[in-house]
Amino acid sequence: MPMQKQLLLRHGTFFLNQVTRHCSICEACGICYNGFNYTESGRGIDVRCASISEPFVHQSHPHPLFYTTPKGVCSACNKENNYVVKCVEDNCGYILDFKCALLPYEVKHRVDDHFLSLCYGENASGKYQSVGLFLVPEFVNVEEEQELLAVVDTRPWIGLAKWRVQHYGYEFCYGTRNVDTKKKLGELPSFVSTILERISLFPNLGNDPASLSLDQLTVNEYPSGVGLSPHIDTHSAFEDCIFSLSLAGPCIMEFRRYSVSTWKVASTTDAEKSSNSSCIKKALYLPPRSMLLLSGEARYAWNHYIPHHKIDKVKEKVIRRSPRRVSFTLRKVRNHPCRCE
Ligand SMILES: O=C(O)CCC(=O)C(=O)O
Ligand SMILES: [Fe+2]
Repeated sequence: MPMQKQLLLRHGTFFLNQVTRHCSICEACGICYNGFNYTESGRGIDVRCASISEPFVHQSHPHPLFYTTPKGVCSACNKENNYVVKCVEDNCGYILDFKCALLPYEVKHRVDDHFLSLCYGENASGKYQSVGLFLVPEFVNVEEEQELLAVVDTRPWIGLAKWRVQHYGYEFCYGTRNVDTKKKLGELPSFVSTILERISLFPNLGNDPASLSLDQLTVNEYPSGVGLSPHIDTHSAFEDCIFSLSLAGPCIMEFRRYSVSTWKVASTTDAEKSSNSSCIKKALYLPPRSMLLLSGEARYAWNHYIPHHKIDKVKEKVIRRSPRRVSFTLRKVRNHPCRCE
């Protein structure tokens, strides 16, 4: 690696440095790195972002991309970023932020035996999307995750039998699995404003994103080994789209489709569910900082479940839960009768 470098990002000479901190945030891509960086006036760029040169060729786009006027909304993740490469062809408008531009074309993950390929265009319609299930990795960055955890830790937690919760907007009653629409606690707190803004840019939302107006937030804190029984969020309580942001630790979320009446499953007891062995099960790994969207069939016809395990086994691979997982579940309270009742 050269000791000095001119980068696209701005004029000036960048110098190669060894990073002593365990985790530094790259100014260009917002991702945590360690090892080496290039700095200019004290601002650090990781060596991968420093390697971007023009013309930048990416397999997802037929034209070369250039670093032009900073700032733009990335065509891949829909987030606004200061550091982007753009297509300069007339009327094209294709933009990649540095984070998406540098995603590897192929990765190996411990929960799957096969390589996972980066897909785009028509190839990107994954097997879960057809049932209304979407997972967006790195929906928040490490800094934002730490800030969100710090702020909820300054707020009062409500202790339940095995885990702790906070409710905003409306209180969720665990006895009835419902909310009292006449008892609004207030608006959603400002610490979720950025999350709500990003949700409104969420790709693949069937609904008009502006009409989502999410108004209920449940913050769950699960210690290691604690999960959630299989359930379907009450149809009559919440609208179609349910978002869940995972923070601090990962979990495996299992989805179960029982062969008994799926549209009434909300009232099915756990005993009835476990006595009914005929269900299809699918496991999904939720990494920290990822956002899950349950909608349509995934929200109404499949139970979601977090097994009460300290260790999850996926295809013979062992994944240890962290001491704590915090989730932010965002929903819209239903103010009119549910169509399925
Ligand atoms: O913790 C999660 O991600 C899911 C929470 C959930 O399913 C619920 O509160 O109904
Ligand atoms: Fe749920």
